[in-house]
Amino acid sequence: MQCGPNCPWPSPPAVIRSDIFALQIANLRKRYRRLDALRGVDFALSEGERLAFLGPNGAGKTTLIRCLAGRTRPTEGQILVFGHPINAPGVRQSLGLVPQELALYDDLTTRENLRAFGKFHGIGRRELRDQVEWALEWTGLRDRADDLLGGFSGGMKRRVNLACGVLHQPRIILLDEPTVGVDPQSRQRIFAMLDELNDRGASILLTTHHLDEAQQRSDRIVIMDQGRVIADGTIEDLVRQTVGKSRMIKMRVDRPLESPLVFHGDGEHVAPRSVGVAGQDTFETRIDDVTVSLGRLIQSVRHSGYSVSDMEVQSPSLHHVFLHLTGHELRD
Ligand SMILES: Nc1ncnc2c1ncn2[C@@H]1O[C@H](COP(=O)(O)OP(=O)(O)OP(=O)(O)O)[C@@H](O)[C@H]1O
Repeated sequence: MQCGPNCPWPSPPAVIRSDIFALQIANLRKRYRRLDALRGVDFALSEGERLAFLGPNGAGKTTLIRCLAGRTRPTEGQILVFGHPINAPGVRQSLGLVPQELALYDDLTTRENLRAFGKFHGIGRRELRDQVEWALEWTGLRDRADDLLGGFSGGMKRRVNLACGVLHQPRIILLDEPTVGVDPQSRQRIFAMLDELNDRGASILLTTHHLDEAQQRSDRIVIMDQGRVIADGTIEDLVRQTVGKSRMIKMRVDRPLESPLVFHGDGEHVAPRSVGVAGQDTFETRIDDVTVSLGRLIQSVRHSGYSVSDMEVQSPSLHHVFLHLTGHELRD
């Protein structure tokens, strides 16, 4: 899936400047009748950055993308694209939208769909021919170029949908749940396609429900809840700001507990707590500071007359951060 020597996309900038903002959003608000879908959203996307937006259903992610793509008008706020107001002439051309719902024609072939979307983007005839050829390579669908889309799998349609949104070579790509409803193999393929555009300098903003996808496929994560940004940073930043040094410990002892253990170790101001269940030889518990409290937990086990047979310290993940911030699972 390499773009190849005849790739019509511009060469990547020699140096991607993380101090140049592709997008700057300030105090973005959107009100639908009596509902505030966005309540003052602020963030910036640097040039060449991959930013993932996470949030429970109804957090405002789609509304945000729609505001950026000009599909809905914000009630208030400012959007700058490479320093220019989004409504200035020609500025929107820098943005490519890949919507969540598939916006394709089932009764047209892959090539015809690509041509139709290229025309919507105002691409000239000669350039469009090159772009369509590129898109067929990029999506890996050259051998299906003349087949009707109606017979395609969900993953194949997603790839065509993606190509239709970026045929005009936008410098910023907005994707609303680009992998919704596709199998893991297709997800990999879609991310490989996005990596290729990112390598050529495109800045990427996507929304996702997949915590692993956000963690592995983005440089930075923004968590939204109820129309607001509630966290923004790299995964390391978010862990530090939320769960910090606390860790989940899974422990197995040499025989079933006669009664729960009393654990004294979680800091001077915290009352002792009981850990584990009578009759079971394994338990899980969260400790505040692994560097201090893990030793104390092991001591508590020994003082109660047991010995540790096995132990696992779970690294904090985006899942722990998300639970800490929102108090619920992503799919709630
Ligand atoms: N056109 C609309 N008219 C009225 N309310 C709307 C409209 N679009 C969205 N909303 C409401 O705005 C809020 C935010 O919705 P939005 O679709 O942006 O959330 P989301 O984070 O994308 O959710 P999901 O993960 O389910 O896609 C929700 O309460 C939704 O019901």
